[in-house]
Order: sequence, then structure tokens, then C-alpha cells
Amino acid sequence: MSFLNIDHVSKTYGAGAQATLALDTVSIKADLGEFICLLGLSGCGKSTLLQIISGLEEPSTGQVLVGDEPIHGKTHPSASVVFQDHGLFPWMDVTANVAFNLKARGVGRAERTRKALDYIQMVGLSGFEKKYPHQLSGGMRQRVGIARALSTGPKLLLMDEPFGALDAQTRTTMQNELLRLWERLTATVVFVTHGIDEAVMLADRVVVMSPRPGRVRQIFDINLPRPRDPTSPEFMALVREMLVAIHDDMRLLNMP
Ligand SMILES: Nc1ncnc2c1ncn2[C@@H]1O[C@H](COP(=O)(O)OP(=O)(O)OP(=O)(O)O)[C@@H](O)[C@H]1O
Repeated sequence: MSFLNIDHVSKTYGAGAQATLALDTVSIKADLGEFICLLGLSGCGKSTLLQIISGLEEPSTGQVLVGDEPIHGKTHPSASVVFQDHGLFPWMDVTANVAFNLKARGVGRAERTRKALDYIQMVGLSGFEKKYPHQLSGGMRQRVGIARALSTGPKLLLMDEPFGALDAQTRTTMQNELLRLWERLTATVVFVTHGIDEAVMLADRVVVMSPRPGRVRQIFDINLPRPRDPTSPEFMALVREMLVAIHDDMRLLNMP
């Protein structure tokens, strides 16, 4: 039995002549501990699918099961979400931001501060415990978001272009750090990106989605050992194969 089972999920926004079919019969299964990337052009429904897995959106038809339990309109207790804009509270310092999800789950003050400090250290932010988000760089803010997501010990980590707003060098550092953290957890990661290199760098499996409506176009198994070398012929061959799949879609959409 798979830990995550996305079972014939379709999503239509609006109704009548205004209806948009955002996802069309998407089925994906993932084991506990697997790292999955959702890759595709803008508008192919990646964020919609992540929102459905997180319980923030309902599918129109089909269902998502996490550990055999159907998700219905609320985030599964063992799931955590990291967004591109990190979603930190500007009026809370780093420790309070990281402790927030624990507070929401009723963890007492001493315990949540202890855990928050552990995770702050884990993401390399020791010394910044009392700083506020505006005093941090983009990469540091994203580390706080990741520490907050990890603090509850999730079995399912949902990430929507978490490094999309970072410069290339910071993004590479963050990718390596995420892999280091993930190797210490037993968590399934679903990571949305439109970066082919990012997907090949991170994933065990890349699900390439085709746009309008969003469907699973092709699934690639990435069997390269980590850490991966983006200049190796095997890495570049996979990037090229995915580019071909995505370019076919661009042609279908008459995109230049
Ligand atoms: N709340 C909404 N109401 C109506 N249509 C929506 C809504 N959210 C998304 N859509 C439509 O659904 C489709 C899929 O959008 P979605 O944001 O999931 O794509 P995406 O692949 O994540 O895109 P991007 O990479 O640009 O973030 C798009 O055509 C979008 O316009």
C-alpha cells in the first residue's frame, strides 16, 4: 500500500461557460520516504494539486489518501506545507515563527521552545533566534519556513516552489540542505517546481505534467546517486529528455 495515493483527481474551477478544468484525472502514488517533484509549465495545475493534497482545496472528483485516510478539507495531521513566500509572521521573531505550528497543536511553551531551538540549529540559523523576518535574507527566511514545517515531525512535506524567489547560488545551497534534512527524516516530499535542473537534482521520481488541463504526461525515475553532479552526462541526458517532453507541450500550446 502506498503512503500517498492521489487517485483519479480532477479539479474544475468555476462553472458553466467560465469553467476551467485545471486537473484531469491525475493519479500518482508515492511510498513513505520518497521524494517526488511535480514539474511542468506555468498553469499546468501543480499548485492546485499540492493544495488538494494539503486539504486546502477539495477535488471536484477523485480523492487523496494519506496513509489510507482520505483528505477532506483539512490538512492531514502528519503533513506540513512550505510555500514560496515562506508565510512567516512579520511580528514574530524566528523562535516564535518556528514554534507556531507546535503552539497550534497544543504543545506547551517550554517544550515548543526547546523543539524550535533544535530545528533552528538544524537549519543553520543559530544566533538568529531573536531576529525578525525583515532582518533576514530570502534564503534565511526560507530556512525558518522549513524549520517550522519540520518541527512537527511531518511524514508528508508539501513544498510549492520554495526556492523560486532565491538567487541561483542560494537555491543550490538550499537544495543541498533540504536533501540533508530529508535524509534524516522518514518523510515523503512532494516538491513543485518549473526548474528541470532542480527536479533532477532533488527527486527520486519526477512527474512531468502537461498543461490545460493538467494531466500526468510522463514519470521519470531518477536513479542517480546523491549528491548529484549537474554536469555529468547522465544528469544532462535526463534534463534533455524532460525538455523534449515540455517542449512538445509548448508546441501544442503554440508557445514560442
Ligand atoms: N482559484 C482559482 N479560480 C479559478 N481558476 C484557477 C484558480 N486557481 C487556479 N486556477 C486555474 O487553474 C489552472 C492551474 O493553476 P495552478 O496555479 O494550479 O498552476 P501551476 O502549474 O501551479 O502554475 P504556476 O507554475 O504558474 O504557479 C490555471 O489555468 C489557473 O488559471
